[in-house]
Amino acid sequence: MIEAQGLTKRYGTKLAVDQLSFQVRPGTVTGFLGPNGAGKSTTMRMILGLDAPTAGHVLVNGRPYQHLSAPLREVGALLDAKAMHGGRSAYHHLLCLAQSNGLPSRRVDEVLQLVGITAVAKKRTRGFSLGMGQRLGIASALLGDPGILMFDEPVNGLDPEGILWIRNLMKALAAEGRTVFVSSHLMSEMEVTADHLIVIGQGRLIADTSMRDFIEHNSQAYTVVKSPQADKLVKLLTAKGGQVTPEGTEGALRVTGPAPAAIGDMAAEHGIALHELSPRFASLEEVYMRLTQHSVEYRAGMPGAGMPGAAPHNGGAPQGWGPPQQQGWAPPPGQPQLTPQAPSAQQAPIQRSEG
Ligand SMILES: Nc1ncnc2c1ncn2[C@@H]1O[C@H](COP(=O)(O)OP(=O)(O)OP(=O)(O)O)[C@@H](O)[C@H]1O
Repeated sequence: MIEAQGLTKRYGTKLAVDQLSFQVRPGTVTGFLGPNGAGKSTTMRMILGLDAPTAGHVLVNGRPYQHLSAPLREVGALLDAKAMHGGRSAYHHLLCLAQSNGLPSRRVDEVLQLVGITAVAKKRTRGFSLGMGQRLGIASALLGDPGILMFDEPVNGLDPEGILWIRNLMKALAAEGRTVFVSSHLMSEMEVTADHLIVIGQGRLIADTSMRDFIEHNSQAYTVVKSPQADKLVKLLTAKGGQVTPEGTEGALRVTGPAPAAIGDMAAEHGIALHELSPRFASLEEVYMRLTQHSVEYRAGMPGAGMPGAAPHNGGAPQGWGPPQQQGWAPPPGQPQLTPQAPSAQQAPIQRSEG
């Protein structure tokens, strides 16, 4: 278990982490999300005692990291895959770590095998690809067979097979009852890996909740509809107060407001054929983009367009099927919307719920 209380870090005038309080619990994969510069790495460094908090504290298994008698046996971390001696082989890198932490050398062979780099174990790490370096970093984290694992962007540089492997590894580690805390900017990957989310922006807590609640409570349900008589259907739906926007490039419609059954009934009543009627929630990426849009520090421009990701803010209230609201679900960035949506002010964090 990791417990942060009022955790704060200031670098000169920069408030990198601002009174963060959260718990990372065993038995689940907890995703740590936030835009570039949000304070994720700083938080992870403070957990590992590599940076001292300006205020507040963080405990690992009930104690500050510095007070752990055998840290590698309690916490394994991958923060920077390049942080290794390039002149040493992977085997010797791990052996040094094992010896300095009182771990048996057979453990080196075990973790090399576990991460799949036994064949290159005697090669100097200087020549390692990014993906091989990541695997070696993960091997280092696993070396002490710790109950807590922290990974900062673990899938960086991994090929699809490697990404699948790390996903399954993290799930398996959590299923064994370990605490798994992982940061990533790959939302599609987080969506299928993490059970719980801690989201921060500009150092502050934005959400601490289950993946399911994060998505379901922060996006209005919608329906994807396909019909060869789309024009007629759009007229009927908008006349009934539905909000309709294009969905993808295949002529599908995204309908917000009426529930799928109501859309189907309406189509049947008017003799309109439907080729698809699928209830949907927003993806993690869509919800994340919307909730963090006011916290993005580093934003690239788009040729001939406004700011990217500028979907409107929703206010965070649970939203199911129903009439579109002024602050309701908005189409993903880049898609037209029919109803103007108002941005909201800074909101309170979305707090933990079990799920
Ligand atoms: N040693 C430091 N000295 C000064 N400022 C720092 C230092 N480390 C981090 N910062 C600043 O603190 C803020 C948080 O940085 P941090 O690296 O923790 O963010 P992050 O969420 O991990 O970002 P990314 O997703 O880009 O890795 C940033 O504005 C960063 O520039």
